[in-house]
Parts: sequence; C-alpha cells; structure tokens
Amino acid sequence: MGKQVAAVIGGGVIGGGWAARFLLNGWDVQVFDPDPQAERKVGEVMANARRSLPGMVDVALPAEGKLTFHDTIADAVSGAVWIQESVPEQLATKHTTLAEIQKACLPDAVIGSSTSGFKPSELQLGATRPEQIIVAHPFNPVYLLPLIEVVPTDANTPAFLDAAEELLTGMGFYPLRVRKEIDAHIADRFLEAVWREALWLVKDGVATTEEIDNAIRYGFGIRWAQMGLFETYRVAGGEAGMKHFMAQFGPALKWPWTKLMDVPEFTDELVDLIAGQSDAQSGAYSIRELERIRDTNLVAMMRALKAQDWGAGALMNAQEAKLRTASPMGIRVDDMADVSAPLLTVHRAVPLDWTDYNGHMTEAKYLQAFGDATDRFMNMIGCDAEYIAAGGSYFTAETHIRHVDEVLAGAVIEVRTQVLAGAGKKMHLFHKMYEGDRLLATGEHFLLHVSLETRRPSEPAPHVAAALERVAAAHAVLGSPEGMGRAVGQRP
Ligand SMILES: NC(=O)C1=CN([C@@H]2O[C@H](COP(=O)(O)OP(=O)(O)OC[C@H]3O[C@@H](n4cnc5c(N)ncnc54)[C@H](O)[C@@H]3O)[C@@H](O)[C@H]2O)C=CC1
Ligand SMILES: C[N+](C)(C)CC(=O)CC(=O)[O-]
Repeated sequence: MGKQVAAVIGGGVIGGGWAARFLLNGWDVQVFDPDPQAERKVGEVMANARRSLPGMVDVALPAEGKLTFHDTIADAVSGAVWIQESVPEQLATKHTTLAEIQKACLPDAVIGSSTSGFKPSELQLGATRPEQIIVAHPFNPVYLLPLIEVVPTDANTPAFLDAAEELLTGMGFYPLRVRKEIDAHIADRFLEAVWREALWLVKDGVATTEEIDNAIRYGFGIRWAQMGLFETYRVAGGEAGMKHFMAQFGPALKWPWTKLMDVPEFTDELVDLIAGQSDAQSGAYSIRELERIRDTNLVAMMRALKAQDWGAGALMNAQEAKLRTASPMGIRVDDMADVSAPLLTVHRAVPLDWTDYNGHMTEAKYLQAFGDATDRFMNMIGCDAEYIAAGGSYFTAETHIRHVDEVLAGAVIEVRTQVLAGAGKKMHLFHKMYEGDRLLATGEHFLLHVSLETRRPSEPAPHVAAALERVAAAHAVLGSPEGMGRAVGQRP
C-alpha cells in the first residue's frame, strides 16, 4: 500500500502542528500557504515535533512521510484522503478556501476544519458537497495532544464519520464526537470562560498574569490533566461523592464568585497591562524556547500517565500495542523460520525524559533499553506474562554496559540481541544498540532461570528451553562479538 496523503491548507501554528502529526505517523503531507515564510515556520514546528513526539511511546512510529509545499490549493489537495483547513478564523476566508478545496479534491476525502468556534453547518453553507466537511478541532501542540473535537451535522453520514475517526485514531488522536453543534464546541466554551474570568482578575488588579498561571499550575491544572473536572469534583465530595459535592458547592454558583457573563473591553490600557505583565513573566524566553519547555513537560506528564495506564496515557498504551503487533518484535521465535542473525529486540525513539544535562541519553536509560531488550527476548522465547504468572522467570545476575557513542532525544534506536549461550538455567546475552549503522552501546548480560515460588534457580519449561537453545545454536556461528567479556578500563 502506498503512503496515505494529507493536505494541510494554512501552515501556521495549527497547520504546522497537523503537518508534523501526519508526517511523524508516516503520511505524506502537501502544504499550501501563501506566506513566503511558511516553509521555514513549518520546518521549525517539525524540529520541535521530531524531538518530542516519537519518543512518547515505547515503540517506533512508522517511517516519516514526505513534506512538500505547493503553489495552489488544487495542487496541494491532489490525491489527499484527508484535507485539513487551518486558515485564519474568519468565516469568509474559510468559505473561499473550502470552495477551492472542493473544486479539486477527491469527492470522498475528509475535509476537516481546525476552526475553534464556527459550527460545521456554517462551514458547509453553500458547499458543493457538504457531506465531506466536518469540524476537526485540535489542541496546540497538535503533534502531542490527543484530543480532536469532531463536530458533524446531519449531512455527514455515520459511515463517513467512523472512517474519519479511524484515521485520527491511527495517528494516536482521541476523537471526541460532539453530539450537538454549538459555537466553540466543548473545550473552547470552557477555555473561553476561564480566560474571561482571568482577564477580569488582571483588569481589577486582583492578580497578575503570573499569579493566575501559578494558581493553575501549582494546583487544579495538575488535577485536571489526569481526571478532568467531574471526576475530580466527585472525589472532592468525599465518601458521599458527587451529590454531596453539588449540595455543598452548588449554591456558590449564585454567589458573586464569578463574572463569567461579561467580557472586559479590550482597551489599549488593558492590552498593555496584560502584554506588559506577560513580558515580565515570560519575556526572557523566545516563543520557540517556550514551546520546547512546554513540550518537554507535556511529554514527561503524558509518560507518567502512560506508566499508570490512565487517561491520555492509557490511550498511548493502546496505540503502542497496535504498533507493536505490526512490528517484527511482536513475533515469537517459534514462528520465525530463520533466527540466524541477531534478533531485533528494541525499536523506538529516545524520549525527551531519557536525556540529561549533557543534552544526550543518560546512562541509566542505556540499562533501561537493554533491560527492555532482555524482556522482549524473554517474551520471544515464550517467557511471557502468562509464563511468569505461572511462576517461572529469569533474573539478571551480571551486566556490563559499554557506552560507545552518544545519542540525542528523538533519534530512532534499535537493539539487536545475540545469544552467546543458552542452555539449562543459563542465558548469556549480548545486546548491541544502534542509531542506523552507528553503534551506540553494547550490553552483556548473564541471567539465570528461577522459580518465583522458591526464588532459587530452576530449569525452564521445555518450550522455553527449546526456543532458547535453538537461537543459541543458530548464533554460535556468529562468533564472539567485539567487546565480549571486557573488563572496566581495559583498552580496546
Ligand atoms: N492557535 C491556536 O491555539 C488554535 C487555533 N485553532 C484554529 O486553527 C486555525 C488557524 O489558526 P492558527 O494556526 O492559530 O493561525 P495562524 O495565524 O498561526 O496561521 C494561519 C495560516 O494561514 C495562512 N493563510 C492565510 N490565508 C490563507 C489562505 N487563504 N489559504 C491558505 N493559507 C492561508 C497564513 O499565512 C498562516 O500561516 C483557526 O481556525 C483557529 O481558530 C485551533 C486550535 C488552537
Ligand atoms: C485560543 N483558542 C480558542 C484558539 C484555543 C483553541 O482553539 C484550542 C487550544 O489549543 O487551546
């Protein structure tokens, strides 16, 4: 199957983010944007995305797609099965753009609009084929955050929407289908209310921009990232739960706690006040630096949720399981005709939170990668979760790692595993870590099969022993790898 093709119309903050998400999930992307700076801007977004997205999951994403820039919308949409409109938030501009797209695009392609506020019925007005236009509202940075609000009208068939959502899911997105079209969909209704209230707090001199941000990031912002609003409030109701919470705090909604219905007028004075406070708060960083700080934090938070298999982290685990099944690492030794070459046991990108103050992968993570390679190899010979639950496993008795060359966040690494010896209780592995052809590190590990009941060495089950012995026999002809049995400090 050839690569899937997406068109991105408008390559600013959001279009650039969409382009990165498509490309890093293996799609080819065709961009149209009249701004002569568009190629540079999309390139900078791509650089940030390459550094942060690929390492968010623990298995490699598909090979990056091809990015091209086009002089006309007709050229850009040619052959595209998904067209994402991300032009400025003006209805007239959206209408002209959608009309041009529809003149040249495939009649069954999905045309998603990134609009933050317009309803899909407004976008479909006067369209040649309203049935192919939906709102697909993303969140910045589009290459990291999973949510897409999918807002349809009755013109869009359920089959069309299901197919669109499947394409989004394939890129790690979480499509949230909005039941009823409404100005600003779900999330922006909410964000606008919070923003309005914050503007009042600054205008009335109650808080500075920095104090408001601190009130969010030291408190409820962290809570929201993992449980949202209602689940958090349910817990806040104590043992009596949601009903008690509503009885206690419901009346406060009618107290003068909020000014939500009014918007302060954007006088020059208010704009200068807010922009000045924002400069004082964050002006020491460029926007690109702030983006990188934001991305590093987001990746760390999402990987923490991944470890808990919760919320956005559970979504990433589901995507990873699909990617793993499609990779050669999902195959058992018993199902492989040829095991004569070292086996691929890790194929992933280096996550941002694996790097250190020297700007490269930190030493502890080499052990993690080699530990993951050993786990994967165990799985491949049949020492899987079921086998371990039944009481058999391997314990590592000795490890020797050599750091040969450095590697940076976002780089795709592979570990290939040679079995030096594998008989009875003993398993002696030699892992080599590469970025492309470049050797980064080696890891030599000696393991013993144990009974998890007695915690003592024990013979592996016959099927595990047979698979291990088969690979060991096939690898015997490879000879001793360079660096095997090396002592610390020994010269090469
Ligand atoms: N910035 C944000 O936080 C979010 C914005 N959105 C929505 O995404 C859309 C785009 O917003 P941003 O990317 O923030 O704006 P932006 O100003 O960063 O980018 C808009 C891009 O469209 C290009 N453009 C202008 N006229 C065009 C035309 N006729 N054809 C093709 N390209 C054209 C501009 O050169 C620019 O590169 C809007 O509908 C906005 O509401 C959605 C989610 C978040
Ligand atoms: C400010 N905004 C309305 C453009 C925000 C969005 O639409 C979503 C986001 O990324 O916060």
